[in-house]
Amino acid sequence: MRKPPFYKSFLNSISGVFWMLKSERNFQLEILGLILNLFLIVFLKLNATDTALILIVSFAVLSLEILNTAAEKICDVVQPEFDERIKIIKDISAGAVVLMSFAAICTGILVYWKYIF
Ligand SMILES: Nc1ncnc2c1ncn2[C@@H]1O[C@H](COP(=O)(O)OP(=O)(O)OP(=O)(O)O)[C@@H](O)[C@H]1O
Repeated sequence: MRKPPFYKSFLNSISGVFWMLKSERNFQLEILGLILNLFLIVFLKLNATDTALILIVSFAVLSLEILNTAAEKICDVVQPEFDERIKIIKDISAGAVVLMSFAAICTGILVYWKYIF
């Protein structure tokens, strides 16, 4: 198959993000979290380093959510019936999102703490 031009690959990836926004509730909630963080970054006048930290952890959660959904979709194609191996794959994939979300919450507390108190 011929490789699509760069702009086409880019448009495909953007349409993937829009699909997540339209279809996945967890992703919608995480986007709300990002919007709240953007508001706090401006309102509390975070410095460049703290802003970068908050943006990195927020986008890391969103990116892992996308990879988790991709793993779930592959599993559903490969094995639509109940399968103990699929359960493990889906559970560990979801575990990655939970771990990064925990790291993001800890980072948020550590960063915002000094601006609020
Ligand atoms: N084919 C299957 N075989 C075994 N267990 C499954 C299967 N499909 C789903 N599960 C179990 O149900 C859970 C939820 O899977 P589902 O595909 O519904 O994802 P989801 O509700 O979109 O989850 P998430 O909130 O992580 O995105 C999995 O973590 C797994 O434990």
